[in-house]
Amino acid sequence: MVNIVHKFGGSSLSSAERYQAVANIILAHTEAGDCVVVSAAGKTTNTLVKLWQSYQQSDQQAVSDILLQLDNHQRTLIEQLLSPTARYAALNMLEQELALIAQQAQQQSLQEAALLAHGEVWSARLLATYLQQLGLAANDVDARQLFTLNDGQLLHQKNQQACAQLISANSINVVTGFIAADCQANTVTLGRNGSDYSATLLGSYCNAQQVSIWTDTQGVFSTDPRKVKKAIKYSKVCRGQANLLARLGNPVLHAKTLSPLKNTDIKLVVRSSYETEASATEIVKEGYSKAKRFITTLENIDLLRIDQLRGGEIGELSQLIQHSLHHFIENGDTYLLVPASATHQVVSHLQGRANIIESNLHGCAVVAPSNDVAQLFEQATQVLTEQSLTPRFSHQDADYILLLTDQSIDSDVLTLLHDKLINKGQELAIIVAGLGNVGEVFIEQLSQQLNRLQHHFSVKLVGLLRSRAMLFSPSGIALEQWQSQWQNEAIDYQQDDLLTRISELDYEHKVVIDITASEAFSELYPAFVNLDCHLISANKYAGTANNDWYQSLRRNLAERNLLWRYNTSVGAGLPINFALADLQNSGDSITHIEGVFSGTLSWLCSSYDGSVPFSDLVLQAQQMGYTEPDPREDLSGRDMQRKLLILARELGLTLELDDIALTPLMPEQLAQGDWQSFLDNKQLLDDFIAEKAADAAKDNKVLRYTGALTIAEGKVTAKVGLAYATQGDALANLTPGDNIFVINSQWYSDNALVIQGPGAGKEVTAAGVHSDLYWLIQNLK
Ligand SMILES: Nc1ncnc2c1ncn2[C@@H]1O[C@H](COP(=O)(O)OP(=O)(O)O)[C@@H](O)[C@H]1O
Ligand SMILES: N[C@@H](CC(=O)OP(=O)(O)O)C(=O)O
Repeated sequence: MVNIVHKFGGSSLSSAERYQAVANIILAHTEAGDCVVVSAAGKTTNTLVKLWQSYQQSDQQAVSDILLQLDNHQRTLIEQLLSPTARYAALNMLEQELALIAQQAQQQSLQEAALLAHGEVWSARLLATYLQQLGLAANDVDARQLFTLNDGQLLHQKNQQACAQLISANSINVVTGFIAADCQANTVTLGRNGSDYSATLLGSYCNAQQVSIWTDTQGVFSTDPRKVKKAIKYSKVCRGQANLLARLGNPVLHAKTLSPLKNTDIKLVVRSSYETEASATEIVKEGYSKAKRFITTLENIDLLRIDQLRGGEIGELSQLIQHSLHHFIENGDTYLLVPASATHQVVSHLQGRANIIESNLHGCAVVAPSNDVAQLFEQATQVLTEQSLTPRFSHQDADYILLLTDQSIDSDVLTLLHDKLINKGQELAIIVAGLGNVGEVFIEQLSQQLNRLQHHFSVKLVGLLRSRAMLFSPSGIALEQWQSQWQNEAIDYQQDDLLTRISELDYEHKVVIDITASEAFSELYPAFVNLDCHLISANKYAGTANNDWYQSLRRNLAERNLLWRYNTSVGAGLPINFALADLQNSGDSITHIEGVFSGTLSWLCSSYDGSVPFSDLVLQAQQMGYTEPDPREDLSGRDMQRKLLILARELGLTLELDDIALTPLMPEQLAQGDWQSFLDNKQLLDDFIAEKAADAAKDNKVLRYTGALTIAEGKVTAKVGLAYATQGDALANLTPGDNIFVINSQWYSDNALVIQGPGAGKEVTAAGVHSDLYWLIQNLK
């Protein structure tokens, strides 16, 4: 039984390495009986089209040059992929086929469709042989045996039977995309880009559960992600909008792709063969996802007005020119957008009923929810006019607009259009993990913040997580009643449940706000990034994880245009990360950061004057809830070590935690054993501190526990431990409990820049998380 039909386009088969990557995907994602539909490798079909054109122009020289080019390309792939025996047979076959093409060209008997079909035949044969070489049961299937058309109409019953007979249940079926046969067994093609259609056809004939279109982008975006960096990947797109985009010439899906799926439950996904871990776009039935906004560009098209267009004629024309066609009605007249290269064919086919209104135009179409269309029409026209691209022709339809211009829409203009048109009306889904003191205050503050944020974005809280239970409501949790909703609806969850819920969210943007102190939760960050979530962390673990993991997370975030804020992981709400980023962005270079980054240690050191034993202060702090449950966690200095590492990485340094020297604020013996043994030996701590304080006092200094990072002549030193602060200095004057950051830089060399204030506390920390959220939203706009 066919479970999944996979389709790999030319972009996924552009080199031997890509074939290998595709084989790995097949190894991981297919079972015996599944189908793999392939297109011609890279741009082979374009080359074959050029060959056909040269043949028609009787340009013998060009024909042989192109044949040589094809030979080289295929030969390289075969030589790089196949073992000597298989290689010999494959090269032999290729040689014979190319010789036949050359002979037919000479004898003037070349057939266009049969010529173009070679690209797909070569891909299927090579991939199947390569898979066999890897030990997989695989066979290549020529789709001309599967799909028959009569007068352009598919013979469904016959095709279904052919699929039942020829698709093997015991091996991987590598099927040629793009091609079919007519009743006389002549080759016909399904139109440029038509392998997507082959895949869904096969899926419907074989009753598959899913069709996966693997391509070179991660799914369907708001616009071409190669042209606009901030293009948004949509997790769900309705069939209607996908179809419209395809008809408007967008290459990500072929225009007929969706038709075989009508009245079926076959799932259709578009995903990346380059980044297999990345989340995909699912093309869902109408009503299963909200309508989105898209911009697609058009190049080199002519606008034709057609008199008396007959039913089915568009299908015939697109079959004739091998290209999708879009038509619309404006003021009662029917217009057709035709690739300029095919206008001649269309005009002659329509025998006097086609009038060329405008030629060689470019432009764009904006697909959008119908309520937005009128407003978008005005905005798009304005942007284009401001860019001196006043539309030559425009059309406003129920669910899209069309603007045709003289010059093409380059990346810069497309980015402008995208900024102005697409980034409005978007929604941000918030998932908050950690509902302790800070988490609860964050949610309380969120209801007030929401009004302010709504001016920029529609923001919804959709998920709340504790370590074992979660409340998930894709349409939004009512902030005023979250606690009662939690009581009634929170459910136990495993990691996979959480990831599935996030993957199903139908929002343009998602952010996971981690207010936990859990290392295990931070380990999920790469999975969140694969699901296109932005991150906000108060949690310090990800920022201080080993450098390889950390750098790979950063890379993945950057590749997906995702943002990560973690200001509250150091100094709670104090704007230390902002300040460091700002200084560096303005050209300054930081030479030294020193300070107290722990509210607990700040309170202990600043409160100590020798009148009360230090251990009493520790117990007092514990009772007031200032310390970790076991205060030795604070006294160990590890928390400050982590914070200093986060600051160091903020400066672009690639330190590891162990590169920061650490001396705890207690004698070594006290770190061992349970809490009772600490209490039994607390005198050791008191003696240790008293001795250090006396030592400091000799020079009129006081005890502080500090972190310090120095960059001098390219050398970095970092340490956390006891320091003696000179009376009157900022560090010595610290209000108990406050954090302080003393920053020296090129510009702040003699007189340091000092940031000081409460470095802990639920209100300020929650407010700091809000500041990160606000920053995120500003940057998404
Ligand atoms: N909205 C969009 N979303 C995704 N890709 C798009 C979009 N608009 C244009 N593209 C382009 O479509 C290309 C994928 O189509 P195509 O090259 O035909 O793939 P394949 O060879 O896999 O069939 C991408 O490389 C991308 O540049
Ligand atoms: N090879 C054909 C069919 C196709 O679908 O290709 P791709 O999957 O690379 O868009 C073409 O280039 O039109």
